[in-house]
Amino acid sequence: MGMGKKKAAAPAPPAPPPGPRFQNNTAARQAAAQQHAAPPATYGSQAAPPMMQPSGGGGMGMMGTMASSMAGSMAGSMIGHSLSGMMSGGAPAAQPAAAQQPTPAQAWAQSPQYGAPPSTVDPCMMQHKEFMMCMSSTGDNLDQCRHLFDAFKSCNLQNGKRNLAAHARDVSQSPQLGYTRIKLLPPVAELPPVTGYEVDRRATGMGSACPFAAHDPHGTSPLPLLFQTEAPLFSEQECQAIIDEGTAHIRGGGAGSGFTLADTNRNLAVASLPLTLAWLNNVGMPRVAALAGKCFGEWAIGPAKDLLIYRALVVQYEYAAGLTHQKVHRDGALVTCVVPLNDMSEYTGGGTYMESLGSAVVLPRGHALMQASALRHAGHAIESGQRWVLVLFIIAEQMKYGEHVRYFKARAQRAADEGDDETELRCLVLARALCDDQDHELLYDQAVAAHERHELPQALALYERARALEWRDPRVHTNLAVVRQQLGMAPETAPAMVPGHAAASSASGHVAPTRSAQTMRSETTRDGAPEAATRGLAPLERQAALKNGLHGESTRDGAPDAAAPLQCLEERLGPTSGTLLGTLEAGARPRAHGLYL
Ligand SMILES: O=C(O)CCC(=O)C(=O)O
Ligand SMILES: [Fe+2]
Repeated sequence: MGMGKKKAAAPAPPAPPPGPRFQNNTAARQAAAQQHAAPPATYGSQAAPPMMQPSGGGGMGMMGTMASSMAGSMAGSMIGHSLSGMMSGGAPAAQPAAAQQPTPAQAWAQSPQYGAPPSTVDPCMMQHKEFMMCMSSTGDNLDQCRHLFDAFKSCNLQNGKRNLAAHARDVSQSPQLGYTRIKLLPPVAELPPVTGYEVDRRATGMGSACPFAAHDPHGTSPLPLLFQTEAPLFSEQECQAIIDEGTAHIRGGGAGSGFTLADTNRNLAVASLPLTLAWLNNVGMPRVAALAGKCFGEWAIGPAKDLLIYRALVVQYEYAAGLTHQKVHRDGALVTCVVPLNDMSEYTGGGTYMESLGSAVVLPRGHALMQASALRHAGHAIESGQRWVLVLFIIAEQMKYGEHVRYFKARAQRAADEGDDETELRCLVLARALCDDQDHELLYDQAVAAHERHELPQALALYERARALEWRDPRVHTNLAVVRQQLGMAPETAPAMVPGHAAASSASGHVAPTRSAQTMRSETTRDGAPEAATRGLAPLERQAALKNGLHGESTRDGAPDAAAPLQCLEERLGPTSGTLLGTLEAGARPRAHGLYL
């Protein structure tokens, strides 16, 4: 269930436009459910990045030109400094490579990767342009141009500061909701052993701003972003007590959590379960925080003792009630911990589907799955019975640089809900800049907004770029087909071949043993056939790696992606594109779980 005002549904157009309409449309809901269950299409080669519109004499193209002049180069370096300063937020950036390498914001400001960006790319463009012109015309006389530089700087600052304020609000809300600070961490020796998975870092969509890559922000190697314990973190009794309180709460007609994605499962806020809350504060969270520290390390998530619960949920899936899953999403936190509360024998299917693995991780009761919240994942559909999980959305007291991306995104989503297109665009563009344009959801959101305004060529270019970044998101394919139809283009019978995260990582080449069927299940296609290629990377013996402070070399699980069969769009989405477009609605913007409460 999304919070915040929803945009009014658009009047029915001749061809379905995109927009946040899944919630109100049964056919579209079914499509969404199928999309969740459907595997990603696998494509083979690279699509050309979209040509961005020229900026009409301003924007970064102009910045590039001017920065190469004597006047511009001085102004350019001041601007880079201004942008990176505004985003650091006083938090220790601790990114050694950043000294030689440009920050993401600088890189964006200085070298547009996809040709001249649209005039909308720089939300502070006017201020920037005026400053550059002043510097150029005064022979770099900063005194004369200082007021313009200050205006430019404060435009950027305002944007970054609001994220810091939002983070400070999240930190202060945590105790208001009843989550207390950690008093004492258990010794690491008391924690269960942990297995880690190395995941293609692009799956975070955070680019070089990814806090989990702070030691190597511009590297390309996979990162250990996903962990599972090999023994229970919580006992059977602890798990059962949570289920019992949750069951009583549901029977008593207790309200749900108010969280997003609650229409396909039951979400209860732990804050509304007093016994669970007290246990979590005193016992559960200290254990989880110590585990997070062991998995990710202080350098990535800060001191374990300073981790906070942003929100905590008890989630129930009940097959008989049609509450079977959560669709693919990112969580609105830094790290997420999911603990299955009931026995695996009580349901079939289920588990946490990790898009970057192409599989669901199904863990025994009380075991913990710890992941970077930015990894796209889902509550994999159960096929019978009930599944209960405890979900903790965890933030660090000190906001990490990369967190600007999700705060901008949250602001963009709120603005979209309120119909404030200008703010939405500004925040999306800033988020795109900060993550080196690596988050396909941002491009998709921007494309949907353009699509809604009937700016079809721009929407097409943005969808194509989104697809080039992440071909596994069916909404992008759907909307791309819609916009192509609206532009009078032929359906893509031989779809553009695009690279995927895993396809690129297949170059690393090692083939690893397959995970046991008990703990890893493959995502299935609509008709139930197992997915052709599993893109999981094999688990590492994280304990040893953590002890040595090393991230071991990754191995791969399953067949190389290059060998996966090519699936065309029609194969994925239906037999004829004509029928398809008549029945499928374009998808809503993705919503991070935990952003709207
Ligand atoms: O059910 C699961 O394993 C995942 C739950 C989840 O992703 C969430 O609640 O945000
Ligand atoms: Fe989630």
